[in-house]
Amino acid sequence: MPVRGLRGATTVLEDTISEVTSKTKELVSKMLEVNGIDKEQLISIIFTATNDVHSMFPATAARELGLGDVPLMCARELDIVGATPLCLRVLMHLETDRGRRELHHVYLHGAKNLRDDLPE
Ligand SMILES: C=C(O[C@@H]1C=C(C(=O)O)C=C[C@H]1O)C(=O)O
Repeated sequence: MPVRGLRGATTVLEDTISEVTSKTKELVSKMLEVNGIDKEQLISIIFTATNDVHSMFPATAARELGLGDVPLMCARELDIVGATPLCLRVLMHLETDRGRRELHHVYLHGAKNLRDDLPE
């Protein structure tokens, strides 16, 4: 089966464990839900956080969704002047028969304005 990449991003209101947990779970759940993805299709997930996020690893929150056997990785986003603050990003790799254009990338909260060049 072909491997595709799926993007998502959200912002958190503040750098706290409860905010990072709830926003990470919301984003990952929505990415799976709107694309009808079963966890078995997942190959790996990379999370990034802007450098104003210190309270926890988004991967820890994602594991609470039952993704314990999916390889996860967290990294720092580039610290670009003027970039959206308190932002969590996700790049999911999955097996799917769907074409690239059939996948719906998910941008929530303050990250909604990040990209308008990708199909929703
Ligand atoms: C602008 C964004 O963020 C940055 C730019 C990206 C891009 O140009 O594809 C992807 C991730 C980030 O490094 C975004 O998340 O859309």
